[in-house]
Amino acid sequence: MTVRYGPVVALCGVGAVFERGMIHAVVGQNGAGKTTFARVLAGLVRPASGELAIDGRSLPGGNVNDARMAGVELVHQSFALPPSFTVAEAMQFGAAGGGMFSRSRLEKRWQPHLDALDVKVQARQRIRDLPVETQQGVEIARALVSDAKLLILDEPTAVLSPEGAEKLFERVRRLKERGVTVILILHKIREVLAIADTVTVLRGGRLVDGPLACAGIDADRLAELIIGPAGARALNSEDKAALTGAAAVTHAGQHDAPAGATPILRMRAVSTRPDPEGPALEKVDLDIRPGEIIGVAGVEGNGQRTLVRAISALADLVEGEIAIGDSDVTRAPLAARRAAGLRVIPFERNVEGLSLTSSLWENWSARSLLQMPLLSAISPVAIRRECDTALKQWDVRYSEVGQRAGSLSGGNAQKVILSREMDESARLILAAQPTRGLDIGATSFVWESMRSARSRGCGLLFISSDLDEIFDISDRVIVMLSGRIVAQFRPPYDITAVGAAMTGVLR
Ligand SMILES: Nc1ncnc2c1ncn2[C@@H]1O[C@H](COP(=O)(O)OP(=O)(O)OP(=O)(O)O)[C@@H](O)[C@H]1O
Repeated sequence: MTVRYGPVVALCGVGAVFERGMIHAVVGQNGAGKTTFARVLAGLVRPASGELAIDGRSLPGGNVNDARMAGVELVHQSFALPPSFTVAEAMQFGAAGGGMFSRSRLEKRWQPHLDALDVKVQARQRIRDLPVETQQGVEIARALVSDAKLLILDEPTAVLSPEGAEKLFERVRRLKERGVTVILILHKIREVLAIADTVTVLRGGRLVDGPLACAGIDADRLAELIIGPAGARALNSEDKAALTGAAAVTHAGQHDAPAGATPILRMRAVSTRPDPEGPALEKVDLDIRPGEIIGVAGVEGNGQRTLVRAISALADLVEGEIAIGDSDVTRAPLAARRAAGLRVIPFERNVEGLSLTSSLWENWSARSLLQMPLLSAISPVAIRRECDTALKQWDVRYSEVGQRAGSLSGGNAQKVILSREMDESARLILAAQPTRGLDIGATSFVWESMRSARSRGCGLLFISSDLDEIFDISDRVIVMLSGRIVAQFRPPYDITAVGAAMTGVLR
């Protein structure tokens, strides 16, 4: 199979055979061609050349209806359910053969289907009111409405907490028992080894190897196949353990921030109103010193988003004070906070972080627009050049800085935000899930960039649901529960104690 997008060759002569009734993982670096591969199978992209057969039947390719008739369903990387729909309406939307149904008939029609797949939801609930795991469950249920034989999930765990990922895997195992063949696009090696029967590795649009039986491959070997032997050698042992899940990460080497310096962030008794994105903050006290990385651990939905929003002037404060360096910014707008050195890598990169219809250089230059007086001179030529240099430094795969951000692969889009927000003038970086959706090479590059920002004297707040990476790079770890900071830890970290604090078990 070969696929081209204009001058870009996204897949080049890739051939593979996937056995029926198994769980197959497809892995590879950002831009390796994984999504393109999934889109070819689902008939969304017509290959320039190649052959495709499903269940022994040859398909011409490039036709969604043909693929669906053959039993192929794809659940996309970013969900496509309309937020204002009820679950029943969303399910009906995916079903073949329309017809007019009353709301209650729709609900009666779809509730048993949802129950049978163990998606814990009422068919009358609105999509926008559901937690992300449940939305994904509905997406999968919808994909299975038409009795799919081959279900493809494109990076299904990128939006999930570890608990959510475990639930998804349970669901996938049950589908396998029912005879459905599943192809999962994944980044995390430990997830591949936990769920898949086989793994196939793509790099730069080519097949590196696979499908290989997961039973016969270990984490180190898989890392090497994904990033190449040189990339794997360049990883230090704690990073490698955090990337592959091969050993417990406790963070042996302690790094102490210079004592006595004015904190770069000081929050005193900050409480907010309940926020659309999570519980209200309750009397949060937090200091981040220059040269310090504070990891935020916590089950998702315990105020991590509100914390980021409060520091970025988006949440409504009821009481308390926030200072960045020497400036009291409690009532200052985001622009003033950015001018004081605040940078934000937001949770939802496609919604808050990038304008997908704007060019790369426009997205990249948004930071100067956000920080400089409106009428200061901006030279597009200079910005394009700077943007080009910054994106190359981050190894973003793109053709030219004028291309739309929406045409980048998911991981490359994330890198555009990182290159913009982790610049030399940053003094306080809020990094919310900065490695989600990134391949293991890019992930270790983000960790290195965070460490080098720290050695430049930056303070960093690092939010992740992956405890291995939190332990690997944080100098201190705080735990959030119901909008409060309930515990604080220093290395070497004790995973049992952190886990207990996250779930509210007092020790
Ligand atoms: N619509 C498009 N127009 C132009 N180029 C595209 C388009 N979609 C993808 N590409 C390019 O094709 C290549 C493969 O992209 P693809 O999305 O398949 O990678 P991926 O392995 O899924 O990456 P990621 O892990 O970052 O999601 C990339 O270089 C990407 O920039």
